[in-house]
Amino acid sequence: MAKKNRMNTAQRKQLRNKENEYIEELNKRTQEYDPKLQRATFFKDLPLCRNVLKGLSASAFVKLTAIQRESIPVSLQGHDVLAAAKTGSGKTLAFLVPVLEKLYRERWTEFDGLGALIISPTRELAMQIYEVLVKVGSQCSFSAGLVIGGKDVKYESERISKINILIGTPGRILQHLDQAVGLNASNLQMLVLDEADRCLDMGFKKTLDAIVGNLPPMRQTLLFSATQSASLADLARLSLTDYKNIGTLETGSGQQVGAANPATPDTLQQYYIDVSLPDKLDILFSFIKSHLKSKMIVFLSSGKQVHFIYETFRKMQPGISLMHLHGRQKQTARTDTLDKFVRAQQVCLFATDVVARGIDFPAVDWVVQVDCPEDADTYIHRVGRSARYGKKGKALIMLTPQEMDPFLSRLKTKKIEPEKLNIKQSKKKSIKPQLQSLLFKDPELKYLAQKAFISYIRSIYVQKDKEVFKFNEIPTEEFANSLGLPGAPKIKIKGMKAITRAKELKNSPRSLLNLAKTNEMGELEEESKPVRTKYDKMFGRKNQTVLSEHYMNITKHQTAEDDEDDFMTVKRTNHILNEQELPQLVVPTSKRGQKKALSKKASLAAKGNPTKMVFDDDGNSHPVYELEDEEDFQMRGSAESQKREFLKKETDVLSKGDKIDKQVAKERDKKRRERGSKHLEERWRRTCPGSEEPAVILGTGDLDLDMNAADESDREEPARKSRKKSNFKSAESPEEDNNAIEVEEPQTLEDLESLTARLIQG
Ligand SMILES: Nc1ncnc2c1ncn2[C@@H]1O[C@H](COP(=O)(O)OP(=O)(O)OP(=O)(O)O)[C@@H](O)[C@H]1O
Repeated sequence: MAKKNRMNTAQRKQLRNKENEYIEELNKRTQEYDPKLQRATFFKDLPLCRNVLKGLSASAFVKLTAIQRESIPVSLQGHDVLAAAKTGSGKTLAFLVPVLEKLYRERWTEFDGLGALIISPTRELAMQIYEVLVKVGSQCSFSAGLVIGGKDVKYESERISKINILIGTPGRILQHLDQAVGLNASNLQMLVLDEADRCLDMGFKKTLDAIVGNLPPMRQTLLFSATQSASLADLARLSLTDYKNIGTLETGSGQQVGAANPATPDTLQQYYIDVSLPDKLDILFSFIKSHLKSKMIVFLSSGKQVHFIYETFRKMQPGISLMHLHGRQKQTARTDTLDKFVRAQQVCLFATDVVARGIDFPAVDWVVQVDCPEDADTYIHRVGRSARYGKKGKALIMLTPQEMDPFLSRLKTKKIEPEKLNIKQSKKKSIKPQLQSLLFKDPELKYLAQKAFISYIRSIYVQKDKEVFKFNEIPTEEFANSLGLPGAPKIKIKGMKAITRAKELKNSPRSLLNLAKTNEMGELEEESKPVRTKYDKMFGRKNQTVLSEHYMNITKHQTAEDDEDDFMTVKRTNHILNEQELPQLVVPTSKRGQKKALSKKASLAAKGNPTKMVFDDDGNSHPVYELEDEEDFQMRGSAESQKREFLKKETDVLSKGDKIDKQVAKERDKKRRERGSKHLEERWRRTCPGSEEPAVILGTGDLDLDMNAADESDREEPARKSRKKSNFKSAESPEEDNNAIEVEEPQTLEDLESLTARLIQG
């Protein structure tokens, strides 16, 4: 059978000829294609091979977007391309389709090695491109690989030699090009740089130059971005030859617009609010609480702020599922969060710019920028996470009075004019007391708050645009208070001599003037009289474990997270612990020492073997087992009869106890059930006055009660409809309800958490 199916040489030759003819014809159609005359609407109108067309239609990509219509034919004709198109307009396919076509037309096989290299600035974006490639290229026979760091280089190196299309981040790609025996780029046909200007912003210029230096000059190069900058033009000059500039700014739905139009989609509603820095967290918390049914991304300027806000808001339970994502998390956690965020419908993700560009999140309702982005381009990329591919979306940016005018004018140069939103005073609620109390109870949270404070100050200091970011005008004390801190942490700034050279500090608030008191090394002088706050006293009262662990944290600063604080650190002169107030203890200074000291096993071993004693009614101690006088024992009967008697007595005691236990458990269950239904009824009455009974109850916040409620509901028919009418009041649109709003059936655990949290909140 197998023999029958096998082709002979002649047949194989015939097939190859046929395929060559097909490719020749494709190439001819491609060269004859004139984008101006033949304005294709569908992918099938373009000169694409059948396998790519099949892959596209299997992934439901049928109609072209404008950037695809404009750039694919030009790329197919072999030109270098510099393309800019709005966020969410379909740039990924605009370069993946030509990559697949090119390799197909070159009849690329696994033995030809690396044929195309796609570089992306972030791991998340690289993974996303890889996923799209795997879908669209499903009918092609190329191998594809992803190298993004966070994985074992050796593992990657061993597999890399057989890869035809490699996607990765700049650093990791260069690492492989430099050291991998297997990676040979000498045959490379195509280089793609996605979010090329972001690669440059992130300081990858040298890495990119080094990568390009490793590649053959005869390759084709495509640069894609949603924004065009001067540095991008420089890169284009260096790495592209005789390139076509495709600068269409278009909407995701494929409608083309002129260059005079803004770089953001028309379907995106953009707003700004004028808010002082110390009020930002109050506003953010209120915003989240009034948009519980939304999917939103909240952008902050550093991972430490993300971490702090995530941890504290989580404790304050705004009523929606919260997530956080920043570059210092482990890759597995980042991937996991992204995956959950993509699938959830009602969720709030706190993030840094690690997800600002390129990541395709479906159906994001709101992008909230708590911290002002470094420039208008970053603004465009951040808001571009919403309103993708012609869908609707909203964006809100919080601007401080110092940032407002200059930043709005930066946006105006890009034809972006967000609308001003006023904050309803009735909706504003201060969360400072809650934050203060959280920080008071938990030294770790206080530590996070200090780090968040410093990283914010640092982020302002390092900004290039000094008209927007006025370091000297930061209300440091009020800002620290708004994070729940008793005062602004003292900070040590290295290399800040320029600041001490007065002019800039002339009008600075007192706290910032302290920064001027630096020594020749640029460090702040020690404070002579440290002020002890109530928090410091609290540290003194903490037990040994908490103290030693926390003490390690605040004194050592050796964690990976702290690397970036090299030039600004908490100067804890005001947190010196008074030795007399501390319990007698030795805090081990090495990690191993600390571990050993806390080890139960080690301390038990040090005490020797214990002896168990019992106490009689008079309070005298005896060993547990004492031998009785033999004569006394024999007087009470034979050993066998005594044993039987003993067993009977103990069995009676046990069975009596058993009966009592059962009775007690029964009564407790009864009471719990009563308490459970009373609690639910009460909450229901509170939430929906006047209505009869709830349609959806997912939890009460009390595990015991939940268990009872679940027991009861288990007996009922499970909900079948995807949408249910509920009489819960909508936090988003209180006026709409008529006592009835739609409740989406939760799709993921996060949705379920959000819904449950909302119900708990009432
Ligand atoms: N031709 C098409 N038909 C249908 N959907 C498409 C098409 N092209 C792209 N999309 C969808 O549009 C969304 C945005 O596409 P993509 O991520 O490529 O945008 P982008 O221009 O790269 O955005 P950004 O600048 O933010 O990276 C994706 O969900 C993608 O699946």
